[in-house]
Amino acid sequence: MTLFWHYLTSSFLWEGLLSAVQVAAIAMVLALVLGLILATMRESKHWWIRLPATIYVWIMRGTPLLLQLIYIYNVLPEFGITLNTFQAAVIGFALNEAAFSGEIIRGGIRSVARTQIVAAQSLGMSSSLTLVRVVLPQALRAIVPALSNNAISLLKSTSLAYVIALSEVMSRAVSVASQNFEYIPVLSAAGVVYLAATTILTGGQMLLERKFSLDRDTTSGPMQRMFGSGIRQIRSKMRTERAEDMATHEVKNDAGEVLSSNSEVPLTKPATGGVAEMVKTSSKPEQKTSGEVFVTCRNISKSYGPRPILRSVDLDVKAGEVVVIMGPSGSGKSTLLRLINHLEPMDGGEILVDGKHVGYRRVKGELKPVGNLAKARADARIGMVFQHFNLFDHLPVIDNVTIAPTRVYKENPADVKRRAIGLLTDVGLHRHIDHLPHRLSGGQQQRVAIARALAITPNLMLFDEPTSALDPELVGEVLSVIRKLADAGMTMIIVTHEVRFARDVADKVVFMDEGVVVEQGTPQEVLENPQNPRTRQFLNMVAREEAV
Ligand SMILES: Nc1ncnc2c1ncn2[C@@H]1O[C@H](COP(=O)(O)OP(=O)(O)OP(=O)(O)O)[C@@H](O)[C@H]1O
Repeated sequence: MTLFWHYLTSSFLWEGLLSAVQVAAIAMVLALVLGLILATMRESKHWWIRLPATIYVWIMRGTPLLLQLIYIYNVLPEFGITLNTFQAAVIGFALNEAAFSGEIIRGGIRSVARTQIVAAQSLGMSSSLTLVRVVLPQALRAIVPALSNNAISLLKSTSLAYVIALSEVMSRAVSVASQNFEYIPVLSAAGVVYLAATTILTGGQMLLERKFSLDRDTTSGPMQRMFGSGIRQIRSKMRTERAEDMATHEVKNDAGEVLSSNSEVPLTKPATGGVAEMVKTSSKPEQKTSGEVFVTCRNISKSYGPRPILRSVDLDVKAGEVVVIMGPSGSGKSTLLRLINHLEPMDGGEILVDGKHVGYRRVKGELKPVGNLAKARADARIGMVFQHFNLFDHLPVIDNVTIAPTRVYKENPADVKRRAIGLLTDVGLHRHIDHLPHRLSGGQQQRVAIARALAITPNLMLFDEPTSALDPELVGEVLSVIRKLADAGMTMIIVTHEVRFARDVADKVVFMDEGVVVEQGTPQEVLENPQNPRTRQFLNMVAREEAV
């Protein structure tokens, strides 16, 4: 025991730990950078990018680390590259660890729902912005425990660096023990030294896991988390009051009358506050009054594999018009919406929004995809709302709404925040600005999604079955927000099966079946007096379901 304490308190083991930690820390940082590159290469859709990364991972994971260290330290000098023990250890461990970390990162990226990426694309976010702001923060929840495991394992593996004469904890302990044969006390002391270092890493892992947890408290700052619920309650009240102040300020009209209430229920009054302001600044009033065509779809075709999904679809939407698309499941309604803002490429035909192609340019009479698709989407300013909301799960409500205006359009953050609070107030959610999406009801989440789409000051809004994932009692609150947008003059294409809503709000109803537009006209024409038997059959079915 005395010997154990003697070795544990002597500096030679702790000095050894210092070099082990230095090697492990630098190697881990390099490995993470290289691992991220490998992970993105392995997820590329081009085989010639995937192949080198796949071969690298295959070789580095399949050969012993000891052998790799020896090659780097002893064989590289033959090619004129001479490294000292520290450099050789850092590079050897980093190259080996990158193969493992890359696969862990790749697993994390794959664990993020594809719908999150589609939502980011619809907001005009570039691939790199989506990776950094949407995918990686969510992937980290899955990645952190596995990467921490690897970091700890890497720190302990530094003992292997004895083969290239790196003087770290274990090599020092073994060399002392081989002189005095006190193996157990010396090696036990070395074990405790490693345990101390790995305990610190485990603590770091716990902090990171808390930071990326969806159960974290986003309504409080670091001081509150430390000093408990008293401060939390005071701060929460202050924040809510501040949001209410800003919100009330936002929704006054020119005459100073308050147009918005602070209640949870969204306003049903027409064209007031943030939403009305947004429509006024985003849409083009001269177009609206002139009834000019704003969206043109001509002869659109799209197939998935051999299966045709859309066949010769024609559709015109005038500025300020509300077009409702209906039709049985699988008829291609959502696909048509995704083609309009180029979330998917089309196979044939032409779509113009405000007179421009989204993500295509005409070269010698032919439409060619543009290189920077994200910019094309951002320039088109088409807001999209999805059936399953697709909110960014890791971001509080306010950040969901502000992320695109600040990161994509580089607007002033203070102005964006004010506008976001105005919009959230108008959809009845200013009390929830600090909450994570999963704490809200489906109806509330969908209203956040509408505010998020409106925050980019869209010229056109696309709604893909915005109420079909909601319980019946929540449908009304979402429809009333959409109705308010219609009253304010927003140009909208809405895929929905809500017949009563379509009758009230739509200027035009389009009925699709098996990838073709079967019938279109005013709500009276299509819903009250359908000409096509398929439309009649579908409307009867919906009516029967509503009656049930
Ligand atoms: N990425 C894809 N790959 C292969 N097939 C797809 C893909 N996306 C959609 N489809 C198929 O295309 C068809 C049309 O899908 P779409 O979502 O446009 O229909 P929809 O009319 O919106 O139906 P629903 O009302 O059920 O959402 C469906 O049969 C669907 O399975």
